[in-house]
Amino acid sequence: MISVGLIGKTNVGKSTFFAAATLMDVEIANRPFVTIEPNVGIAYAKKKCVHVELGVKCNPKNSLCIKDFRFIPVRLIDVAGLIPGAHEGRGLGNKFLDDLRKADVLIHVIDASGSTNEEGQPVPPGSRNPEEDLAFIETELDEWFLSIIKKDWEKFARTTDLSGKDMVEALLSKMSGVSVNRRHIIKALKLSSLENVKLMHWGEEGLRKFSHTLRVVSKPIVIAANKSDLPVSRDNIKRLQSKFKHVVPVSAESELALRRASRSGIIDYVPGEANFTILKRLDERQTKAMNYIKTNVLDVYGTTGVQDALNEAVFSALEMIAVYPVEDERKFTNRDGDVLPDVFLMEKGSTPKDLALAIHTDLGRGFLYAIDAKRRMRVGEEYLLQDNDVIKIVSSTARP
Ligand SMILES: Nc1nc2c(ncn2[C@@H]2O[C@H](COP(=O)(O)OP(=O)(O)OP(=O)(O)O)[C@@H](O)[C@H]2O)c(=O)[nH]1
Repeated sequence: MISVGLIGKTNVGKSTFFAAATLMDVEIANRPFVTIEPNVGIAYAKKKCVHVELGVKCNPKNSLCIKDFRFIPVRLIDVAGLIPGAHEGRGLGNKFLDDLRKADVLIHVIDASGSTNEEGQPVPPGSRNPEEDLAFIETELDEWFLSIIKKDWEKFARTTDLSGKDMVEALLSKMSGVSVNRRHIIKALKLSSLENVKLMHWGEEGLRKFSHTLRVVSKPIVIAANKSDLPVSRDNIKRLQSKFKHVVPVSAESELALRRASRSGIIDYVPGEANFTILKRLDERQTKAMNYIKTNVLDVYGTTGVQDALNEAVFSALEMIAVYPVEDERKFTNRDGDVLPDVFLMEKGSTPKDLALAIHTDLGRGFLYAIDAKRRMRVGEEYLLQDNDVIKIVSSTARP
């Protein structure tokens, strides 16, 4: 399962974002086993379900389908303690590093209204430039990556160069502490033009360049520009969007209110949608709250942004695609007759064999070929999976 790390300083609305993102009024019946720690919750990436395109009714098992949208579970980790100087042990020390290590992508919640200072204390709205909060996080992460790569570097570089070992393999095992994969290493080497330079010749500059690039490639950051409902946020958000990638206007408090109201049956609301329907007579306070959300958030930005931030992390920053494995390619079912039961998030560029391996190692090991159920066509190991593909795996090793 994809892990999304939630970072941000105190008082910007990180807890509100976490509460909103993990509150769904439908539970998955047989959710794949996940160890839930206090700071871990299940959130969802959302996309149109492929059942619409296929004209069938689905029977989701590992995900949810609400009003034609598939909600695909992701692990949301609340990474506490990322404050300036954290890499030197300030704050919670290294506990946050462990949480960060597990994250495939980060959502950085910032206060777009500029009403919290660098320590997270309230200041008059608009008096702080939220951009200042972006730089320190990047510095912290860069320093962390650099400290890992620098450890015993001289010896590592010499041994690897002289033994003729594969550079990618060696760097992969060296950086295993930050959970990077082979693709990240290859990309970072290329982007920092070091793929043909002996490790011994990298020098301080090369090390910095490589560890920074590796961090950017392996821990992409989505910026959740929170408190979008406050008018003072609007210009800040525009400026942030013109300067940085993956900036999503968010009102975590509005999303939390909508999900709570939906859970208690007051409104009908699908997370991430632009509208909600009032189901019951609202009291004065509720009417005021709903009007506020509509006028200050939905009418201005289209959505509250919580779901968009999760989607941006999964589908844009990580470039994941959704693939539906089935056992019967004609009926799109598993062996129990459930239609389109599961959906897997796969990296762009994955093959049917990668999908087989993601389902079960044995299935992958015995991979023979796959059938693209939509086109009713046999595809081989070289086929690149497409978003919304429905795939049957044919393997010599039966599933247990
Ligand atoms: N206007 C506005 N206020 C918000 C929004 N989201 C959160 N807040 C407020 O911001 C304050 C901080 O929210 P929290 O979620 O507790 O912030 P946090 O970053 O988790 O802070 P800590 O738990 O102290 O680390 C609270 O008063 C929230 O009500 C929002 O979308 N709009």
